[in-house]
Amino acid sequence: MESRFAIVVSLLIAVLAGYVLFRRRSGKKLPPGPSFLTSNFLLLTNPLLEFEPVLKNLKAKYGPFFTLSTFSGPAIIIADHSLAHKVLIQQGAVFSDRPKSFPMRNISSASYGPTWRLFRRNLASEFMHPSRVESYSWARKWVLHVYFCRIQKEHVVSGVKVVDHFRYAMFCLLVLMCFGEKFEESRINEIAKVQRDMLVKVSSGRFAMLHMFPRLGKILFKNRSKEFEKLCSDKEQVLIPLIKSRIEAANSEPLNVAYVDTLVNLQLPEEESGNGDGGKLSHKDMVSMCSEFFNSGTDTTSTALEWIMANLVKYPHIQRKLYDEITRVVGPPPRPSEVELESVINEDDLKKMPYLKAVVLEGLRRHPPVHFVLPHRVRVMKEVEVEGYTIPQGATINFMTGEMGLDPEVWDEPMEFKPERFLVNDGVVDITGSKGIKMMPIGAGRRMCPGYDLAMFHLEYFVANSVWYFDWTVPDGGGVDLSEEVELTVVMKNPLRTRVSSRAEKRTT
Ligand code: HEM
Repeated sequence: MESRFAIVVSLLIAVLAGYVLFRRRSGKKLPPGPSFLTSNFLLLTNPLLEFEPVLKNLKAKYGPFFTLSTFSGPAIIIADHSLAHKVLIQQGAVFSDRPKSFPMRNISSASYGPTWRLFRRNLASEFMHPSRVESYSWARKWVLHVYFCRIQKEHVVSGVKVVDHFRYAMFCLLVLMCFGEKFEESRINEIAKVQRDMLVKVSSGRFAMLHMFPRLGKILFKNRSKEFEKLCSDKEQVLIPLIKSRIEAANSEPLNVAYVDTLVNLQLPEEESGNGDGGKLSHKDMVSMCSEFFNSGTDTTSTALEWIMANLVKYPHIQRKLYDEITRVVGPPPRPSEVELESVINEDDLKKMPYLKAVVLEGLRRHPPVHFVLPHRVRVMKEVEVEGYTIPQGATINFMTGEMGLDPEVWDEPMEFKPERFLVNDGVVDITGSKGIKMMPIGAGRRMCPGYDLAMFHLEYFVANSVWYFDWTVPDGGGVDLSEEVELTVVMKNPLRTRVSSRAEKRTT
């Protein structure tokens, strides 16, 4: 009932807003696209998570630069890499704002300005400084040990379904970096559950109306509004006690610097500091920041890891080449039980493995965990001209990043998994887009993913150690199916099932 009501109200608003926009926009040349009614019809009849095929059809019809005229304003879509470079790098300051969303404080939803800069600098330069990341090497080793135990315990003829273990490992690691201490499994699962419950509902678009029209939405969609509040409160009930206890512990003893510690010291810019806490973040703000830290860094990284390992299972010659590179640098593999000792491939070893880096980059190109960036918004108070078209003030912009990495104009045999394409002469490949965009799995420009270095490092660390310790093979009667499905990220439709056998034990038998 509520959803039918939502559709009727949305249609009415669409028609009304369409009329207003039409009047306002007359004489302006937007990039081409479907009519106002068609755009809104497409939006209302296709679930948000299944919208990519619709956009692919529109791209085929209108080209790689088109407009959807939605009731909340024009949404511009760009699927061309050189245009993405013009917009995100050459005119970065103009296109780096975000549309208004739920009233919460974090990096990804902050408007382009001093607060965003403060939060982002804190994460990227302060918390993720290489020396800080290095100080967590004990944590990575512990998580690797937990992950090895889990995959070895799950001895199934049809193979281990590894993605659950990847997800758990990444979650453990980020929870540890966030709060600075190890938690038991039940606590980690509890945090994962409140995070996931919220994320699943938000990304399905269930609360979209609430954040587009906060006041009206609260009245018209009472049940959804209550549901949203309940999810927020569940999350706060789990995270606030952990934040408080971390703050107390950090006051009394010197520990590893955790993400929460860096948040405590932040001083909000003057225009934002009127929250009664003297410009400090409240506990609720910290929940939002920690939540973002988990949401951005766990599913993305574990999904990428699954795709990379799937290709290594599917193409044993690539796995073999990688294994050879690894043993050239660190010698023959130890037994999995030795992971608790010193026997892990560490940060310095990883730097000597160019083929490993190429495998990870090829994984991100061929199977980017997300096929769009977060919506951007034109920041300036007036419209902008791009390629002879007008992009009006306040328009949202997104990029078909999944398409860009597979463009046959840019990539030779784009559907093939060929890590060698990333082995360039000086061994350095820039995927940040500053010199030119060929793919953008992590975005590009000012809003580019600030966790990129950490994500790359975690991917290299887990891929290298997994392949060093274990031989990854297709179970009897099994196979590797690379079909995709959209969940929170773009995952394997048929999750990877693989046999993992200790290489050291194989050598001695
Ligand atoms: C393979 C792993 C990852 C992928 C593929 C990925 C991808 C992305 C993408 C596509 C964006 C949107 C960029 C834009 O809007 O233009 C983004 C933003 C962001 N990512 Fe990541 N990410 C990954 C890992 C991480 C990690 C490990 C963290 C932190 C722990 C993180 C934190 C963030 C944050 C805070 C933003 C918002 C940036 C802003 O608005 O300024 N990400 N990421």
